Amino acid sequence: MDFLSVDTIHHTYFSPKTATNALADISLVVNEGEFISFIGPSGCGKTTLLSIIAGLIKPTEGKVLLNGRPVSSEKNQMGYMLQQDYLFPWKTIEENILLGLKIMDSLTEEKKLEAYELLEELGLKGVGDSYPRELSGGMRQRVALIRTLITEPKILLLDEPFSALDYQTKLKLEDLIFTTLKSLNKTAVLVTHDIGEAIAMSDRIILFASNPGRVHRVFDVPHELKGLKPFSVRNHEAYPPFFQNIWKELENLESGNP
Ligand SMILES: Nc1ncnc2c1ncn2[C@@H]1O[C@H](COP(=O)(O)OP(=O)(O)OP(=O)(O)O)[C@@H](O)[C@H]1O
Repeated sequence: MDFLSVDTIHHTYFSPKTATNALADISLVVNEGEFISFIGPSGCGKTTLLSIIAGLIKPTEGKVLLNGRPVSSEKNQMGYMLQQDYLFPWKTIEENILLGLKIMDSLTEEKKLEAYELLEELGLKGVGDSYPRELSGGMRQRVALIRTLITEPKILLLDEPFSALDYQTKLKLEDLIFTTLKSLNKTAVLVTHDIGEAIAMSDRIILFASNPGRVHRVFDVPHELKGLKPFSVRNHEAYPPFFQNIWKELENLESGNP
């Protein structure tokens, strides 16, 4: 059985005066433990599809199945990580991380211990009693990742989680998050505008075309690059030609010349 199956999704946003055909005929399968990225021109429907996968938007047509069952935003199947960390400024880092579990009434001593282990693994030892304002942007994004992972989602949905960070922090965080997700065999879907980031993190890259949003091409990341840490991917000889390949396709799409 397919792990995650996106089956013939069409989505139109209706407003009193207009109808925006955001997605047309999207089908794809994501395997357990796989990391895929969505790239494409602005407005091609990447975030809409991510929200449909999360069960936050009901598509006009089609369905999303997880292990053969319709996805639900309520069963804690999906973990979301966004550009902004959305940590509560008046709560400590520990309280922020454990809030979701507390709300779901599933906070245990083991989970508290796990939170502290993850803080240590992600280089944040000793910040449990600090407040978000005392941490850098990169540190806060790592806390946001821990807050997402601690609820044990089946799939992580990452909507441009590095785009607000400076370049150096972003590269370091890509490495750290990649290693953490691989060690936990997590399935992840990343939306990004950065082709390099998509190559460095993913097993497969889905390039979307717009008006309406649809799958234009699927790129398998070359096997020499798979499993390497993102920083090493960018320095591998197979990286530049693969980057060029995707870049050219994207440029053609943006110039309306597919
Ligand atoms: N709530 C909404 N109501 C109406 N139209 C919407 C809504 N959200 C998105 N759209 C439209 O649907 C299309 C797809 O938008 P979406 O945000 O999913 O694209 P995107 O690829 O994520 O864009 P970007 O790369 O700029 O973030 C766009 O034409 C957008 O204007």
